[in-house]
Amino acid sequence: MDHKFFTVTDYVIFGLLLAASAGIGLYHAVSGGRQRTTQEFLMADRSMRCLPVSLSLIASFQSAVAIIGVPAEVYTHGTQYWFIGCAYVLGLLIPAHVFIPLLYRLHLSSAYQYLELRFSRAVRVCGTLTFIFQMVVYMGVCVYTPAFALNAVTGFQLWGAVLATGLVCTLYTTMGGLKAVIWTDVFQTGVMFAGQLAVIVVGVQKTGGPAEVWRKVWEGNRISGLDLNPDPTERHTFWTLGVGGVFLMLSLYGVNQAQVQRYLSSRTEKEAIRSCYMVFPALQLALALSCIMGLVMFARYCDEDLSGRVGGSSRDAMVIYFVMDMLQDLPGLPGLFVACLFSAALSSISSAFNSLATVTMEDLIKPRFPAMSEETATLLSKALALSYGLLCLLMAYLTHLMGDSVLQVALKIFGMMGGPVLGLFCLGMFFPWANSTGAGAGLAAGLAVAFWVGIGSIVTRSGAGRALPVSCSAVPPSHNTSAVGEAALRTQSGLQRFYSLSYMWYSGFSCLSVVLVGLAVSLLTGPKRQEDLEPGTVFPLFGNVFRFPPDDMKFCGGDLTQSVSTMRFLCQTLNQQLSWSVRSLSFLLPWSREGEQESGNRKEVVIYLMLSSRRP
Ligand SMILES: O=C(O)CCCC[C@@H]1SC[C@@H]2NC(=O)N[C@@H]21
Ligand code: NA
Repeated sequence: MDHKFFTVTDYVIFGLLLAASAGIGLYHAVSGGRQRTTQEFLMADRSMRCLPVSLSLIASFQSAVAIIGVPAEVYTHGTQYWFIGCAYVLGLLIPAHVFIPLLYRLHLSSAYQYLELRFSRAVRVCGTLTFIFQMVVYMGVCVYTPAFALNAVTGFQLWGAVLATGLVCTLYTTMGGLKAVIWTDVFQTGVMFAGQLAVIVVGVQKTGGPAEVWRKVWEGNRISGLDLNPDPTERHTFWTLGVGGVFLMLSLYGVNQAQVQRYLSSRTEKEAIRSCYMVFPALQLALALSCIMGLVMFARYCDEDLSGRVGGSSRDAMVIYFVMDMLQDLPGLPGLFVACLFSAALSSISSAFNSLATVTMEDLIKPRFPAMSEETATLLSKALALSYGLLCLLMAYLTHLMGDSVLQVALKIFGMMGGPVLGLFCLGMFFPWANSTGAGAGLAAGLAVAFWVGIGSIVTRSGAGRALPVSCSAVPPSHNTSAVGEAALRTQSGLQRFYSLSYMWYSGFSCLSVVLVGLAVSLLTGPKRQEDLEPGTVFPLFGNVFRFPPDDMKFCGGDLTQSVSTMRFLCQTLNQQLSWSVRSLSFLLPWSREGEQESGNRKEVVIYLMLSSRRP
């Protein structure tokens, strides 16, 4: 493989990035309150404005994984992945108008304090531990990706870079707290966009201009149409990305501590909501840049066979080869792209460190040592940030074992652990009668199901998706492969199909499992009563439709009248839900506008009579 080497200029640019990041961290360590309280160290004194918060929100979950993984995905499978952008609409509107208001008004420091207010301390600890596990593994992927990719293609000092990055990151996170993390995120997001833009501009110019690039990607059928295939084992379709992606976004931008901490560090609730809105255009831009980079890469190499030139068949490493091939004779630009990769990684890792230190302090240590002094607590928070930093280097190695493309690994991690935690919050916020036994059982069921399908898919190597042929001329999809595909599907056993479930459904699937099991167990063990509910911990999503069951409602063993009252409660709830949906639908139907009142009532009356006819 012909190595691409770095000039001194490149190392200088990379060094400048690390120096600038460390400088911002140092500045916040010696300015403001000099990070002497946990309120400042962990919550930035709740003084942040929406612009830095929004850029920091993007940086948290836009790492080298997206910068390398998405172009590799588009190069291999086409632009179907771009439809995940549709999930950003609901994926940011719901956090802005459901999760942020509820969590902000509770004036929390950790998102998981909500779980104790709404359920119990045990549920809070389980939620926190799930989050910690998820973020530690994710940090490992974030450290591993740039180091592995650079090492596969260039003579870049692998462990030197990883250690330098890890140390600088730990340094400014430990000294400057959340303020330093947010402001370095702002700087690093800028470098990230600049690096990707440079590669695209140079890449298009070197591949014969935009028209030529478009012709090649069009003929190489890399421009995917709207794939409405409902098969949930199909890796990327509009449904898995546009709908399954909403659950993924909610688990990240709605209830993940790294993001919630940024909302809570905002000056006012309005600023937090505004920062959530500002994330939308920036996320779309980030998605567009990485998808276009994949298309340019395809146009550049579709008439060449790269397998001999890049170690192994890893498409991720190919992205770095492409970048170095484009930028090698422009001194400083390879360094800019390496700085872009490590900026993306640093901003995600530092967010993870800081949020891990916060929840460990707020959810696991402070409740057990309430008498701890402020300076001890702050010192301990810094020690935690350091220890988590070292732990993530260990996790970097484990990532090597997961084999999949790094994008798939990251999305599986979020699905397997983010989904169940999202389910826990939904159970608590939208179903007032859910109790802590139900919540615990729900979380356990959700995690069990998520790990079963996730590990099953890794062990049986299924769900990898079929790579499209790499060639510039239009290759008609050969019929025999589809026939073979159909035959394979027919012979797949139920369990094999379960393991082939698209990883984009992991979040939604595990979230719904938590809610369903949580509701069932809550009803069986005696639903929560209104008077036991902490005010402000329920979001009246369906109005009062899911109001409290009559307290004489019992299941399993209650006498006939009780089960009848149960039926009546369920009928009333169903009826209210139906009438609510009839009413909301009727205003959509223009012709029913004038008749809206009586038609709504008439339908409601019909439903009511139908349901209440069962009344004893
Ligand atoms: O880039 C990463 O570190 C993780 C992969 C992307 C995570 C999800 S995908 C939807 C949302 N958009 C992003 O840019 N990141 C998150
Ligand atoms: Na990042």
